[in-house]
Amino acid sequence: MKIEQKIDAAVAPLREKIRELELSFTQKYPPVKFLSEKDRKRILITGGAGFVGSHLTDKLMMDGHEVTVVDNFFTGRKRNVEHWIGHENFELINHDVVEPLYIEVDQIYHLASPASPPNYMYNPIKTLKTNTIGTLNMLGLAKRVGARLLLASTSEVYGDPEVHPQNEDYWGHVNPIGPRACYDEGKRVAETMCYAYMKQEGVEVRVARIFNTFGSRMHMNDGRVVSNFILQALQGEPLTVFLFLPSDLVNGLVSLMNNNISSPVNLGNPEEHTILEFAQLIKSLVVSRSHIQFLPEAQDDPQRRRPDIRKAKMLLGWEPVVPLEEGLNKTIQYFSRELEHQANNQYVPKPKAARMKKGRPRHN
Ligand SMILES: O=C(O)[C@H]1O[C@H](OP(=O)(O)OP(=O)(O)OC[C@H]2O[C@@H](n3ccc(=O)[nH]c3=O)[C@H](O)[C@@H]2O)[C@H](O)[C@@H](O)[C@@H]1O
Repeated sequence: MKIEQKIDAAVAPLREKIRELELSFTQKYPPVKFLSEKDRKRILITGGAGFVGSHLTDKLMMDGHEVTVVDNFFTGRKRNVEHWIGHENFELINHDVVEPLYIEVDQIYHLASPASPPNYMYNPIKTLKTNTIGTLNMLGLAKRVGARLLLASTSEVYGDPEVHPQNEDYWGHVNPIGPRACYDEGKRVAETMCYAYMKQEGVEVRVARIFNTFGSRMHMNDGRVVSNFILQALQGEPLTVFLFLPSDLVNGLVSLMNNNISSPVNLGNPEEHTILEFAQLIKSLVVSRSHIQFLPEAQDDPQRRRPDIRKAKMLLGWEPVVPLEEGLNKTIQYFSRELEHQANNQYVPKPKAARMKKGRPRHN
């Protein structure tokens, strides 16, 4: 045998091994559609490693777009998007939107902000900066590159509403100096900025007012009703007494982004439950022996909130479709796995502080 043949024979199994490894590497990603250059968009998702952002990342990646996730990992987690790391259409940037960002994109989903009361109240000034300076920076970016920006606004802009249900024309009832103001007013001024950039600079904007959402990848220490109830029921603790799912929400956001409605649109589930009904439902789904406990309410806590979604239905043909119990069961499964993880001491999910301050208690 010639020397070349010998080398070839020796190298052949190695080549085969490399091919196998390459295949296993490319096959580890969820399936992604192929989009032509014309249809493929470069999409920035701020807060893309968070609870809602990571579900949106999944959808847009699977639809075949190029997705850049920007997150400062205050409440977002790398784990939520780790299944895309290394994919040629995916990029993860550890960046705080309070600092300017210069990249080239076609669409911006601006979701970056802590969203649950314990998280956004932990550092109210940081929450204000994120929603004001952060939104200004993203609008500046949108203006520079001619991108369309969708702001993830919130039902909190309605405050503790005096009308029921709330449609998009309601101006809200917000205490500007209360404990929730950093988030409520932050989002209100973020909306104001969107329309100022639209009118003055011609930036294309979309504003989704999102109502309470729950589901997998929601933080266990989120502090909102569903996560609290499930956690307490699973751990046999007392339940300290409407919602919809990330898949429904993500479809609503994408539909709004690609529609021509620039005025605010409510996205939420109009099916209303009392907190007590909800506690009882979760208790029975978890098959928990927890008892339900009544505590004094928190300051400025909205008494009742229900979205009027006629606008989304009429203009986007959108409404939530996932049944409540199905969503709850999925979330319960996700939290059970997270608790197991914790018990095994492998990973303890906790919101990370943007900046630790001496002597300031952590909220969890
Ligand atoms: O102060 C003012 O008088 C001006 O403020 C803004 O203009 P400017 O501050 O130049 O900033 P924008 O281009 O609107 O961008 C806002 C911010 O976004 C940030 N940015 C901009 C572009 C970009 O690609 N990325 C990015 O993060 C910058 O930090 C910038 O401060 C307004 O657009 C002007 O109309 C106004 O006259």
